[in-house]
Amino acid sequence: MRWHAGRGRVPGVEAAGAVRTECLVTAALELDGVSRAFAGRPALEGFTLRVEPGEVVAIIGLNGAGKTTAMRILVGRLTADRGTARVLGTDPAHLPRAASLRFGHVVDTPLVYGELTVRENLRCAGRLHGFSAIGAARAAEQAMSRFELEPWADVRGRALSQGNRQRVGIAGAVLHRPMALVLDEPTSALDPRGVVIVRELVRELAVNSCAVLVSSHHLDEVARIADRIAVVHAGRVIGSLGPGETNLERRFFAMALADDESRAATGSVRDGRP
Ligand SMILES: Nc1ncnc2c1ncn2[C@@H]1O[C@H](COP(=O)(O)OP(=O)(O)OP(=O)(O)O)[C@@H](O)[C@H]1O
Repeated sequence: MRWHAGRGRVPGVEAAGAVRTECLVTAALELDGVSRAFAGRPALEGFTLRVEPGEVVAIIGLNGAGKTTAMRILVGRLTADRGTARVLGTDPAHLPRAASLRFGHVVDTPLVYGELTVRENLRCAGRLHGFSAIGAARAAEQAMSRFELEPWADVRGRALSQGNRQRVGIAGAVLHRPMALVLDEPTSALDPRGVVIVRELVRELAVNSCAVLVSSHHLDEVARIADRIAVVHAGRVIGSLGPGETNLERRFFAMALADDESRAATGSVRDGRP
């Protein structure tokens, strides 16, 4: 069953043996006019972004632009002060089990238990994503192979290098083949081989109708992975760039500068911004 943009059916997690469910969706991942402040200081102001099934959208922005805050709202870790967040058509703060079984994310620290080995961590992730014990064991072996983690299969999470922890975290977030995926700077600690593994995996998931939102500071990497690049600045999406465009870096800075100038002209520059 394919997953269609617009109102349509959401496929079940067959590998997990879950019952197929139907629900109405508008976009796989959606933030609509979302605002959020911390101690009165705005982090997001009217942040709007949609990711359709089969689409990979990258968000780029300067430090403090609001990328992680937007992702935290999408994964239900923060609530919006205003506006709407939707994941697979539902409120991420109250995600029903059927939707959570189709959702994967790594935002902030990868979920890797220090006391468990890599194999145990991945089996645990499989169980959390609805697999039977046998299914989780099989999925863990496949994930270790895919992420080239076999040499560390019996190493405890606390003894892993930062890059291998990131591999385990991402492997655990995708081993159930999600239909919506949120990854915050997924390649920040990865070696070149790990970067390729994540890139190929993201593209493969998208081919199978998964909607992927990924943040990064590396324009070169983003250009290779994304269908669309959303530029985040001062808590909003201020425009988009095509991954095939030339001079991405120069265009990114030009957009941010133009936004600053326009906000300064209208007196709406964010309070307290450096
Ligand atoms: N828990 C919090 N308490 C107070 N302020 C916060 C909190 N989380 C984020 N902020 C503020 O919100 C703004 C946006 O932060 P956010 O982490 O979303 O930016 P970012 O684009 O992900 O930055 P970076 O590229 O540095 O990771 C910043 O000014 C940050 O200081």
